[in-house]
Amino acid sequence: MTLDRYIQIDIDDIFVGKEGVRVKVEDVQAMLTTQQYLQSVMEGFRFNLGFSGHFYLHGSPEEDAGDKKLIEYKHHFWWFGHMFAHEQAHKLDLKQLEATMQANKKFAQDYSIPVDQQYAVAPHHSGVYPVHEELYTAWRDVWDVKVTSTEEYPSLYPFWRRRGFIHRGIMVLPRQTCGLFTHTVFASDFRSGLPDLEDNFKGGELFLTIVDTPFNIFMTHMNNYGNDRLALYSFEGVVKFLKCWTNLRLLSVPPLKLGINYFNMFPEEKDPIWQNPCDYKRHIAIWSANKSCERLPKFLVVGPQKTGTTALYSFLSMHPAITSNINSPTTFEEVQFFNGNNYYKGLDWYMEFFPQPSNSSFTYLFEKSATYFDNENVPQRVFSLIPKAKIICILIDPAKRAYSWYQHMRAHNDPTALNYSFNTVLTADEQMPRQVRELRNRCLEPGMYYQHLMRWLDYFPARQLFIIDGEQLRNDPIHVMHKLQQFIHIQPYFDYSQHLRYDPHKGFFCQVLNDSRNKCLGRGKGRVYDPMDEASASYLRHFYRKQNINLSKLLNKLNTPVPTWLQDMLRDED
Ligand SMILES: Nc1ncnc2c1ncn2[C@@H]1O[C@H](COP(=O)(O)OS(=O)(=O)O)[C@@H](OP(=O)(O)O)[C@H]1O
Repeated sequence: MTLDRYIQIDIDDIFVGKEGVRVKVEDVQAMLTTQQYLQSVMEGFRFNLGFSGHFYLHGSPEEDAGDKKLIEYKHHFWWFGHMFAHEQAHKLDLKQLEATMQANKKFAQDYSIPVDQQYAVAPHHSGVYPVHEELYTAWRDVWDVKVTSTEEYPSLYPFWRRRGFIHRGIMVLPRQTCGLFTHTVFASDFRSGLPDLEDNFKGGELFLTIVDTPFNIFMTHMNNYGNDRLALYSFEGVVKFLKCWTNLRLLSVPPLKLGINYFNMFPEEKDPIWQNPCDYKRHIAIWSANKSCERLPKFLVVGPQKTGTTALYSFLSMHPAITSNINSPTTFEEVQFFNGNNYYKGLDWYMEFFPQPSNSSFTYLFEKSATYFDNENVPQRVFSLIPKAKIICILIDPAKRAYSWYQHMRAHNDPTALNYSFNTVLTADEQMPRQVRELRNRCLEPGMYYQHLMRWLDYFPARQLFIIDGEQLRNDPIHVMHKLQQFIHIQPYFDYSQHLRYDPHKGFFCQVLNDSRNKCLGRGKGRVYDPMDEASASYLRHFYRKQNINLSKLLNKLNTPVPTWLQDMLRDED
């Protein structure tokens, strides 16, 4: 691990404290003295002051002189907006947020405070994580914020697991506590007193935090700098202790540079992993009161593509207790949140696709996105957000699936599928054009069922996974829907034998509308095309051999019936 240790010290709640515990002129002088010492160790170091202009000059005459001193020395510090009246962001809508930020901005302009670090912190961290999208919008529009910090991602404890992420261009950095809070005003307020405060920096928690953490953003409050000046004592103390007992290099850079350096060191953290805000008490408390975690699916149909997922989706939607997502204008019935770029749009975006259930124990929300099954990131993302969700996938002969995808692309006038035969696509080597290789991969990869299932099982217990034989879904959907209802323990039981019947014209089961009419899936499902050529069939048999053997072993282990198509395939091999 690097010996570099970046340190940023935020002082939140500038001007906010109650009369009697605010900073005075001498405290501000002491801040500068300590800052000079810290600069001698960390070139360029400045305290980072988060102000709420509404409370300026709200103390005793001595404290008001302290406020004025801070303004007089404004060019010695970095400054950031902390909401005009110290409002919690998650309680405000966009208009209110912009209004309070504008008021704070006007205050900064009136007193010529240099707020130019593109950094901000929300009071109580609220709205940063779990994300209140309106806060991110207002920060961008009013302050052009590019970097912030929170202790809450993924959760407060354990502190060493805190990470960063980037959302909508704003770098969210992990923030550390130093043991000081708004109420730690005198040494006697710190745990059991002065000896504990000293232990904290002489080898205790504060010292160890810096030893363990390459990027430290400490939260302190204005009150910690007045009164017993605990923050000055602690930080001067810890820096001296680190200089004496370690060979760490202590560094300070402006917040924006800190963010850039952070993600250069931890690029894998850039992508957020959204969690359910209702799984953590602290997170619910700083999440919008207007939002509800009930707008999340109880089960997912994850694909893969071309296995009958649309048929299953339409059958499920017929059930009186099951409600699907609202259609997307771009991807129709599939939301495709957990894979691709939609994930970066955040949780609010996803929840908008689900109605607020009137009775959440009666309503089963679900979504099907056939692209989830084989995407590397999806199982982890789903587990993180909805760990109790049931996962449903459909398997057909992977060779048939590959061919169906190729035919799907031809039907969509994909020039590659139109210009190259199925066999040429399957056998395309690295000399072939990129588009042909990409089509080959989309034909072949989702069918590597064993490999993809194992990834789901890395996160989800087997009891949450339901594997449907796609041939059975096609030929006997009534039985499949019966089993599926048992699996998700849904009430009331819906008797599909009254609502599905075989349509000889379509060649598939369809929804019964009345005695003489059925509602079938459109022309894009159940296409008519030439049978697969023998060379491709043989290539695919060989290609999927190992995967299929492993799949049958896995299904046996999971006590899941091995589909007839797989049994036949393995018997032919013998
Ligand atoms: N009841 C019913 N009606 C119509 N089609 C049915 C049905 N049951 C299964 N199938 C098979 O579903 C195949 C399409 O699969 P998907 O819906 O998963 O395709 S997609 O990924 O959403 O494009 C589709 O593939 P093709 O035959 O290649 O068109 C069908 O074989």
